[in-house]
Amino acid sequence: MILTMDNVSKKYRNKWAVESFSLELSSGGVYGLLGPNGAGKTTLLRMLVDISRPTSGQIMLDGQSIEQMGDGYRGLLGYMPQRFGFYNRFSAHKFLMYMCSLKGLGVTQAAVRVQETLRMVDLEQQAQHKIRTFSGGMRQRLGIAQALLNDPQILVLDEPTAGLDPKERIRFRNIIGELGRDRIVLLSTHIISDLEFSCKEMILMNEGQLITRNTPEEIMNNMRGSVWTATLTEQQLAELASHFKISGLSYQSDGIVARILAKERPVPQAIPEPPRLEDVYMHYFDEEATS
Ligand SMILES: Nc1ncnc2c1ncn2[C@@H]1O[C@H](COP(=O)(O)OP(=O)(O)OP(=O)(O)O)[C@@H](O)[C@H]1O
Repeated sequence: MILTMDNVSKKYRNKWAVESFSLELSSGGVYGLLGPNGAGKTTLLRMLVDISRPTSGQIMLDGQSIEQMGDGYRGLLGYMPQRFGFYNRFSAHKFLMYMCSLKGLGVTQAAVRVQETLRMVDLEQQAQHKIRTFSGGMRQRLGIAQALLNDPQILVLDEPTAGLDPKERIRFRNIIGELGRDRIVLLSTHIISDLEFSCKEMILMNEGQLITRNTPEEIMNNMRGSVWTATLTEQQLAELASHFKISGLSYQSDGIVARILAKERPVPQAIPEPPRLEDVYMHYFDEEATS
């Protein structure tokens, strides 16, 4: 299955939220859409799940326009929006049964799928608990469960790890990794550590445009030779920071250890370092990564 965006743009009044975006996604892997706040990620995902239509350009599944496919396309989709309205007074089970009815699943089929998805996201034990008693991580997992009810071939998750603690984040990543084995999974995030797991490709976007896409290894490889650490005084740091991007700082007893992005050795004492995803984020977005 190949999902293609061909020169897709979206304009809100006089602002282009997404501009000439072309992309191809294929089954069997998790794609990480990375960009800072306001980059256009949500706008892009909403067009991919056919909630919003591009101002220009086309989205196609295996060569067929998704607009023409209509319900046939939407039936293949699972979507977890960024903000999710849960029915706090419902139990997880009742909520999922309700979502099944919205998706047009019959009662018998729904009962089976609800059990299966609760098991997949490890919420079986809490099935009868009210959603209002759930932690942020449990809610996010329930959000995935509802997106999985129709066994979608294309799973689109908008900032699914927002608000999760580190333990919940690891659990969440494992679920996503498993799901990506035989589907197209596209998840958006502005949190770099979300993409540390085996993500097939990272898609970097900013100001509505595609910056680059590649495997995390290749994206980091492309920065080889441009990342350095050096122990500096306050004054040296101020001087370097006016010329180079600094992707990390640590205050030590003998000075400040700075991670510096520079094509050539920025100071004689600088030591070359293997690139990390934080460096990639700083390089492309000129902001410190949230990890
Ligand atoms: N309905 C709308 N009307 C007008 N402008 C919008 C609308 N939705 C989004 N925008 C603008 O489009 C740009 C991209 O927004 P979008 O929500 O897609 O970015 P994002 O990368 O998902 O950011 P975040 O991580 O903060 O959600 C922003 O400048 C935003 O203000």
